[in-house]
Amino acid sequence: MISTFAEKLGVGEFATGGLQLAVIGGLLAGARYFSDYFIAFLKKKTVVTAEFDSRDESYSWILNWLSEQPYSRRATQFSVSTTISRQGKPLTGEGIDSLLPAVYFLPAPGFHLFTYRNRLVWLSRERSQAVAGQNVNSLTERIQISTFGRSRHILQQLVFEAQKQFVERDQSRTVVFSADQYGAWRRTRSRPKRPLSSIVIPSHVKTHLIDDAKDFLSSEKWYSTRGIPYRRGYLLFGTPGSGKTSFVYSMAGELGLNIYVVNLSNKSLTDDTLSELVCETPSRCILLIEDVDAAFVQRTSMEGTKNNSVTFSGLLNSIDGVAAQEGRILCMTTNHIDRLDDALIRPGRIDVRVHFGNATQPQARELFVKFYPHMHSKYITALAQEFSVKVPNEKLSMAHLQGFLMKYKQYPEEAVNQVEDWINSQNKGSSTSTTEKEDIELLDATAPHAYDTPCIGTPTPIRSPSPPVL
Ligand SMILES: Nc1ncnc2c1ncn2[C@@H]1O[C@H](COP(=O)(O)OP(=O)(O)OP(=O)(O)O)[C@@H](O)[C@H]1O
Repeated sequence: MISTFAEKLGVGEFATGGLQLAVIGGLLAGARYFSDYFIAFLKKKTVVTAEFDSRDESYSWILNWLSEQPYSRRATQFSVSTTISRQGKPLTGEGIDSLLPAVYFLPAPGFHLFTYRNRLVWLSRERSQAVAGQNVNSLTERIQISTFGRSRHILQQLVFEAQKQFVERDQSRTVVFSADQYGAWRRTRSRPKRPLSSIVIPSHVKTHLIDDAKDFLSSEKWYSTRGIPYRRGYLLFGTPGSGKTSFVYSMAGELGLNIYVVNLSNKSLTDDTLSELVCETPSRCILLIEDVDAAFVQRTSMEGTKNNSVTFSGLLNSIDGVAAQEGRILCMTTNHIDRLDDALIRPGRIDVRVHFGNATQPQARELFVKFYPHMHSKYITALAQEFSVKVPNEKLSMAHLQGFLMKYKQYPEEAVNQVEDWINSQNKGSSTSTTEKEDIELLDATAPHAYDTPCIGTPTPIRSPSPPVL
């Protein structure tokens, strides 16, 4: 037919061959296009698929759900994970095995076939390909779950089931999110709620802070009728290892809130991404900015430092700009309140300041008691008293004391007997070794009055006008 047509056109033999090839090629390409189209059409009409991306929280639900499926325990190609963000049900051992980290079994990347509610379901798990020099932690993953049918009901059921399982599991935990390199929140870990009683600070400070936060959470209307931005800020400042971060985690547990951590030295963070992140936090949560002094020394310019690309004004806009989320609690921690710019901690941004210092003798006593809850209380109280008088007041951090007591988990008497030697060894060797050098800095860093602020528990204005200090 093509030759007849070519003859009619009066073209030569060579051109006729070319024309034939072109037509055949075109037909083949068309057939391929239509078969692809037809397969896609057929798939659309007969298969339903749900897709989960590792950048979204639903990815954690689905991994958790998968790890609970009988198939995950049978699959011959499976991946093993110990991290909480890729969580699932741990296969716990007994005795000493129970001290090992939890292990989660999940279907490995690839294709898997199993049943869900008597329906055949297939799953494909894919990892993005790493490009040279790319951080492996930045690789994304995608899971697709499909089944035959036209109704998505069954997959929706699966998603809701996964979500419910996950949320139920989270109820006894504090979930921590941090910003990923795409400028989105990513669940990084969840840990059992830390009881407030495990934080050794004067109880009136704890009660005051928790009551203050609870009052805030229940006062949305009060704020809106007065046109006051519905936000509350706490600044926890003081010596390293004094319990600032631990307190924030306990507070989150007590209030049933999740924590969104911003690391200002994260190089991929810009003013815009920070602002978007803060906007995207849920209305009830704790936004935690740790070591805020490390990012900004006293404001000399509005530029970002060499270490990050967030500017000081960018930070201020993010935490209380128009777009900033209402209802959130901001917690900032610092070891150097004197390095912070007044603007950052002015009332309205920070409403309450809490000073944390090195261990006082009453704190050392309480910490000791908490270490041996299973032992006879009168006996332990007497030992605790003996222990605390041997500990120099406000010289050692609570973290330091905790580290010492860890060595005597089962032996309170030994702890009492050894504590003086331990303290002497800390002081003696301090001029020689590196670890001990840290001790010097620690001992020198006691100064609870260095910021014109008294010990924890006594409200005093630091700057005027200023939020209360606890
Ligand atoms: N007041 C405290 N009560 C109970 N545990 C404490 C206290 N202070 C510190 N610890 C213990 O010491 C460790 C370090 O505490 P944490 O990280 O909360 O201190 P921090 O003040 O935030 O330190 P940094 O300023 O270095 O970040 C934790 O394991 C915590 O349990």
